[in-house]
Amino acid sequence: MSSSSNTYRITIVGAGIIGLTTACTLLKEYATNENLQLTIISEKFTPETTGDISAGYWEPYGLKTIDERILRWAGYTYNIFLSEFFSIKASCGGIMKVTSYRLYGFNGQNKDNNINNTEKPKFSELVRHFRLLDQHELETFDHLKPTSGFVMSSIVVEVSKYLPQLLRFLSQDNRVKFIKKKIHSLIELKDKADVIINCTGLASRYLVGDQTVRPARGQVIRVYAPWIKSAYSFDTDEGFGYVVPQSDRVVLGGTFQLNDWNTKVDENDTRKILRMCAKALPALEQIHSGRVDVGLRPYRDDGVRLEHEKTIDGINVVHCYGHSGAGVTVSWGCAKDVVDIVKTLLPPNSKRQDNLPEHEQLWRLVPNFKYIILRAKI
Ligand SMILES: Cc1cc2nc3c(=O)[nH]c(=O)nc-3n(C[C@H](O)[C@H](O)[C@H](O)COP(=O)(O)OP(=O)(O)OC[C@H]3O[C@@H](n4cnc5c(N)ncnc54)[C@H](O)[C@@H]3O)c2cc1C
Ligand SMILES: O=C([O-])C1=[NH+]CCC1
Repeated sequence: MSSSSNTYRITIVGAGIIGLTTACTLLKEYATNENLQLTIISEKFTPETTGDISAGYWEPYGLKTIDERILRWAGYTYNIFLSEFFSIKASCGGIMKVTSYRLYGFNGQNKDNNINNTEKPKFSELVRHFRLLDQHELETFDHLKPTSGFVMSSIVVEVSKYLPQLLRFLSQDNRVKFIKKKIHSLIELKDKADVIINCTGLASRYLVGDQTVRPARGQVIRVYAPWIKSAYSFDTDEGFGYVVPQSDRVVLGGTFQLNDWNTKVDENDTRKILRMCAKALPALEQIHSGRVDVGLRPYRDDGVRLEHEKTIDGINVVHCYGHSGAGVTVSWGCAKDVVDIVKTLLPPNSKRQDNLPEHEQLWRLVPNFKYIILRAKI
């Protein structure tokens, strides 16, 4: 399979949050493989990926079903982000741990079809400090008096700061090569890679002809509102709204418009987002300016595609796309499963394990995020 006796040529197409977390995980799992040649090909790099404009908020969102895979990936990712928060990475990687409130049935929501959401979301077991708001809290919740809700510690990842950190770590490894280029068919890579990892998000619709992946248009507004230090999300009569603090801006969202390919700002959506969020936090009515971003989430009818495919041309491809509104939330968990598949195709050379220098052996005992931190620090 390899071009020479034991060179492993792996190509990742796509340098979004999915592609780069996969690349970092590969370097960890193939740490002793000096024969690894990792090429990252992408039409766009940060800050032009979908994740860069995302709210970067940890919650499985925009998926038709939240199944065991999603929960496993999201739980694994939460723990990596949380560990990075408690390390130096937080200062430069755009990682925040925030108190997060979900509110149901407060004023402005159509009470007729309001249900009392007392059941816990499936992901409640995965996070720290989750609890349902009690009756006293509901009655005294600021001015809102929601009929039900919960609070938890969530994580916010400012992807436009996080991806540069991952790129910095990757570029320090001489086995990694970057190519800024759009490819039109995986066949272009046939004789250049032993395994191709497809992390092209919505573009998989064209690159691999998957017509089930389609856009879920999202519009968000980044405003200067330094008094907001918690995250809020809520159902309103106009849709699902959220307020997510990042390092120096607050992200107000959002829209979720399936099959809408419009990447231009829609002023009506801007006004709607401000109205929804001001219902939860009236002080936002004072906000009259902000940066409006539009992105197309890679929605897929059957959920995330993460699997190995041997194409008719004999190419080994591992697909990882279709994360909709949860790509940040499940990124590291997906990366781990992708690399586990790659390892079945190209078994890592572990024969050098026993005579690794002390610090390398120590490093192999810690998850890669600490290694990224140490290398980035150095
Ligand atoms: C407004 C908005 C808010 C969001 N908020 C959140 C949130 O709070 N939490 C959360 O978890 N998720 C959120 N998301 C979703 C999240 O952003 C996506 O799920 C995630 O970014 C998808 O990552 P990806 O790497 O698969 O795709 P992308 O980021 O789109 O990256 C795909 C990469 O592939 C490259 N590429 C594509 N085709 C080719 C080709 N033919 N040749 C070469 N390169 C190619 C592109 O240039 C790009 O670099 C949000 C999305 C939007 C739009
Ligand atoms: O895609 C999105 O807009 C979001 N994902 C998680 C919270 C908001």
